[in-house]
Amino acid sequence: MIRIENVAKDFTLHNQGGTVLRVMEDASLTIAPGECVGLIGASGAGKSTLMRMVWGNYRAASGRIMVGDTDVAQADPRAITRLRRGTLGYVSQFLRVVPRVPTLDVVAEPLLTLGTPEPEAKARAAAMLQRLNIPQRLWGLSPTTFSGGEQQRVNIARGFIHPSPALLLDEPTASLDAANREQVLQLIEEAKARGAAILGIFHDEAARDRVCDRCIDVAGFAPKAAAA
Ligand SMILES: Nc1ncnc2c1ncn2[C@@H]1O[C@H](COP(=O)(O)OP(=O)(O)OP(=O)(O)O)[C@@H](O)[C@H]1O
Repeated sequence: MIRIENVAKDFTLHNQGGTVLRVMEDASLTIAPGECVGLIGASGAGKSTLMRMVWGNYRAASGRIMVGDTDVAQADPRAITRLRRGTLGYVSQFLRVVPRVPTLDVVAEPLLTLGTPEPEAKARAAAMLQRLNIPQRLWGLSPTTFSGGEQQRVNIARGFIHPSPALLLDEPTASLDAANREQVLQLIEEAKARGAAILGIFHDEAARDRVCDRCIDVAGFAPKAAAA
């Protein structure tokens, strides 16, 4: 479902004389439907960079990143938007929302965009918010003033509301209490059971051991010259 082939990544530091920094080379990795792969490696090794390339925010210097039938490394912005709408989900660490949009609408939005009737989308959003213990009195408010953990749970609710066949998870259990962490781990297990291919970064080792089928150390994708 997700196939990364011979991907390289350079950063051009425009404010430092245009220095080109190669941070990754020959990265290859395949994630099958129903499989969860954890990215590990030291800080700065390139875990977030690889995730951002799969998501389409960072452009690969070369190689292919197939998500379903789309090569994210080559796709134009409209194709990437389409991919994100139906096929590729992303739970980032931080919630980014339009101010003044109520929480229930924030969570229902991915379904509404796909054409789900509003009553059904809102009912599913409500069920998800309930599951993640967001009190009903908060559903009509914008999540911008919520606590860090509440915002993270709104983000998770939004990320899991549509059963995307491919999913990226960036520290999905960070800053959650035990009960909510358990809900998130169950959501991940359910996504795997329905056949989602998942790529994640988990600093929570117990969570990683429970949901990941295998781990890949991105140190193996370091440029050869730098590694020598
Ligand atoms: N936008 C950017 N511009 C320039 N260099 C960048 C940029 N993003 C990442 N890098 C560099 O790429 C390398 C990999 O960074 P990345 O954030 O992917 O590491 P990481 O493994 O996710 O680290 P951490 O565990 O600390 O989050 C680092 O050397 C970093 O400085």
